[in-house]
Amino acid sequence: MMDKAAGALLPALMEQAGAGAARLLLERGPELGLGEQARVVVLAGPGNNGGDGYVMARHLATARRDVTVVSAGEPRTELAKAARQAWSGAVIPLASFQPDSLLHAEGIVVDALFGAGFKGDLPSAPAAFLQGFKHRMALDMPSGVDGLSGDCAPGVAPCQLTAAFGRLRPGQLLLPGKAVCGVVKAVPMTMPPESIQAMEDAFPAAILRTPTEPVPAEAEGLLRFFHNAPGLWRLPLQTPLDNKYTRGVVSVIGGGVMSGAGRLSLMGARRSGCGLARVAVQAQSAMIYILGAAGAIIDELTPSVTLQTLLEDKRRHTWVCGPGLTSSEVMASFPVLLAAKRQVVADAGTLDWAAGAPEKLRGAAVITPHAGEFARVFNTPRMLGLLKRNRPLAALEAARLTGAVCVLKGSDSVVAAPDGRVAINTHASDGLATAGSGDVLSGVVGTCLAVGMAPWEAACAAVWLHGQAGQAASAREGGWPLAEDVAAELGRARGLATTLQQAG
Ligand SMILES: NC(=O)C1=CN([C@@H]2O[C@H](COP(=O)(O)OP(=O)(O)OC[C@H]3O[C@@H](n4cnc5c(N)ncnc54)[C@H](OP(=O)(O)O)[C@@H]3O)[C@@H](O)[C@H]2O)[C@@H](O)CC1
Ligand SMILES: Nc1ncnc2c1ncn2[C@@H]1O[C@H](COP(=O)(O)OP(=O)(O)O)[C@@H](O)[C@H]1O
Ligand SMILES: [K+]
Repeated sequence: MMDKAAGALLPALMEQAGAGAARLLLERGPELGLGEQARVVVLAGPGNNGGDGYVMARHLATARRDVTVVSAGEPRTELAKAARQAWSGAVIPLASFQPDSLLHAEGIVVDALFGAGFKGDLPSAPAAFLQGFKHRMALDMPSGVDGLSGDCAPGVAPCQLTAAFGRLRPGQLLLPGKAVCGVVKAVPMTMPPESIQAMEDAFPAAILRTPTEPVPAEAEGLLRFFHNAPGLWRLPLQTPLDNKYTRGVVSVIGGGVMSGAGRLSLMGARRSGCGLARVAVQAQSAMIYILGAAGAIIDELTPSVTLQTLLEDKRRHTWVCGPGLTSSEVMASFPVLLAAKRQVVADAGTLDWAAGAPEKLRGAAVITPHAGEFARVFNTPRMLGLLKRNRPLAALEAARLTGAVCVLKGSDSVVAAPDGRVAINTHASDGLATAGSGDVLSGVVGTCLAVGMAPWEAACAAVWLHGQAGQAASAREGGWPLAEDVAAELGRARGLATTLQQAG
């Protein structure tokens, strides 16, 4: 698939890949404890990943390093054969190579066994060979790791260093793949725009575009995956013309039984810079909200002041519906909001209300399930399989099924749009794993929507702000922040984002 896809460009690309990987090892090797004299053993597979290995060996030999190539299988592609031909050193078949314990301890093995073309299970002999070394570097991906999802076949040998080719791959950012890649460095690959499609075709894993990297116009739309960061989206700056309405009105449906979630959502909206936050709640349950936050407006629902009444105010176009709501509270509000064509963030209770029936969510602007909520809503065997093995595609499928942007939350959150764009967010903190931080996030999504950002950009920005606030709160609270502490950091997070997005 490689040769067909990238055509004549490939020899140049493979040359750049191998040369770049060699340079990376020479630069970064010492800091990974790989002495100058450490022997390098390249384990070359049968495909073009192996081809990269032969090119890398040639460049290492030119740099006078002690390099040996062990072959796990004769090259099968024209490109790899040519790379093998150009390697003037010895090639030792895996079956007859006996590494000694010193080599295992002092040397480094370069994993050029499989890259983007891996599928199925790792053959045990080469996998064991890789595992025998203390130091390991991967070309493109550690063998056995799916470049798109980060899913790992049994027996993957974790590496300290991975050379990415041109751009990062989703599988290098997503767990478990991220955990076995070690330090990932993209070696520069200059390629004319038309070969980006070739890269896209040749690598089953999509190609990540760093938000600030200019991409040739011809490549727009080809690059589906993005690494979430300011610059991929732009939060509006403050202007002298601002007023509380231009900064966006966020309305939350407040729960009568569980009021804390709604209040955290309000806090998230207000702290992330919305102009006005309001909560609609049954009058008999309003007191806790009234006492909660002086700056939020409490709309008490009574037989004469219904949700419909509140919706006569057209300025209230963005709503958060779900945190702390029971199914009956969802039933009484979510369909009403959709019927009134409002922009709705569907979270928590609304997701549970749609368990097994994703079509009930159609009409929402953004849905924000964590893995448990996702499994309850999208509970077909296929979707459950994707959730386990391929979270980018799971989120993408959920977005297509509901027509809403899907934020699949986790330690690395995935933000997928119905049009196929997927952002991977690694800017977060383990400290966020505390009850209520998802409620805070729903309010931040509300703020970004209310100020006029398109749904996918709004969700990406909100997830980044939430992650930044999580990092800051975690630092301040010794690693153990409350959801309230996370909310308290959102203003500073927004300030940082608007600074960074300028630099983008
Ligand atoms: N795209 C570009 O522009 C660039 C791409 N570059 C490089 O190309 C790499 C992709 O090359 P690739 O497609 O040849 O795949 P690769 O991973 O080498 O292996 C495929 C071979 O392995 C075999 N095989 C697979 N699974 C197996 C298993 N479980 N057990 C046993 N065998 C298994 C498979 O056999 P088959 O499935 O065909 O029967 C096939 O023979 C990419 O990772 C990057 O390093 C760079 O040069 C930079 C520019
Ligand atoms: N280990 C982690 N690292 C980074 N972020 C995390 C981690 N665990 C959870 N999160 C984030 O914290 C939030 C948790 O949301 P959720 O589970 O809905 O909490 P709750 O429902 O209690 O409000 C999500 O945004 C998720 O991405
Ligand atoms: K590899």
